[in-house]
Amino acid sequence: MIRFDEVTKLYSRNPRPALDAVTLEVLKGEFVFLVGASGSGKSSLLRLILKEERPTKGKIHVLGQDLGRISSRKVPYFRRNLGVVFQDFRLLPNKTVFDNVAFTLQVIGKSKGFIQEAVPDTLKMVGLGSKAQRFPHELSGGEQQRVAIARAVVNKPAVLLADEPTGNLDPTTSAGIMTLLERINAGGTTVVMATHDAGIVDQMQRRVIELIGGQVVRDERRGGYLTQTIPVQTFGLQSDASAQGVTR
Ligand SMILES: Nc1ncnc2c1ncn2[C@@H]1O[C@H](COP(=O)(O)OP(=O)(O)OP(=O)(O)O)[C@@H](O)[C@H]1O
Repeated sequence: MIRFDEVTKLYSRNPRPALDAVTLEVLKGEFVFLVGASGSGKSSLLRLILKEERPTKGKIHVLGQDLGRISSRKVPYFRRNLGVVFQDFRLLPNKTVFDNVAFTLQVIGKSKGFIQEAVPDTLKMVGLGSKAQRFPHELSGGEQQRVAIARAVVNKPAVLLADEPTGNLDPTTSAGIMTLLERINAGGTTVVMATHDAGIVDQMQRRVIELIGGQVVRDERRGGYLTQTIPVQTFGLQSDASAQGVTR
């Protein structure tokens, strides 16, 4: 589904790479947490998958396509296979719940008939069947995130990318969002989620990829938020992490 080969990302005016020779592979149907301190490169990694940024070095394949070979003209078509959810929901404030979800489908030219069926089905799936005519400001944060998730998955993407989707939500609401993401994953969608939420990562025990300073320092099949091999008091210091022999 997703492959990074020795990917380095340098931004202009930032001397340190945001990602530094990252190699990883995410398989179809996996649920992957991306963890790491603020600035460790999680969002950059997601933006590279979306082809919102280009790698400075290295190669990225997503859904069997070499991103370096997709022309700018074809990028919108490529992105139809990817759903994205953000911490701040990013809903259109002047559109109803229904229209927020329908909008993406209209943009890509889906028929009215398709939209009239797919949108209510997806809203029901995220638990908002009865709130289709509300506006975003008439919803709680958790409900707004459910709308954003409905919008991201209504076209049945192969991959769902989530950048701190529970960052603005309380623990109970976050748990509901995670149940929903798990359900979407169980339906076959590959999920990659960047998060700072230790409780969620510890509880779900899924694959965990940890970044420190743009480098992958841990890739565990079933892991928690903190690596078991680094004592907590040295966690986050790259030199100490290397000295402790962190699993790569
Ligand atoms: N557009 C940009 N231009 C210059 N530097 C950038 C840009 N975007 C990110 N960076 C830098 O790249 C590094 C990685 O940032 P990134 O946003 O990927 O980290 P992150 O792990 O997602 O952080 P957070 O958890 O705070 O969202 C940081 O040093 C950041 O300052």
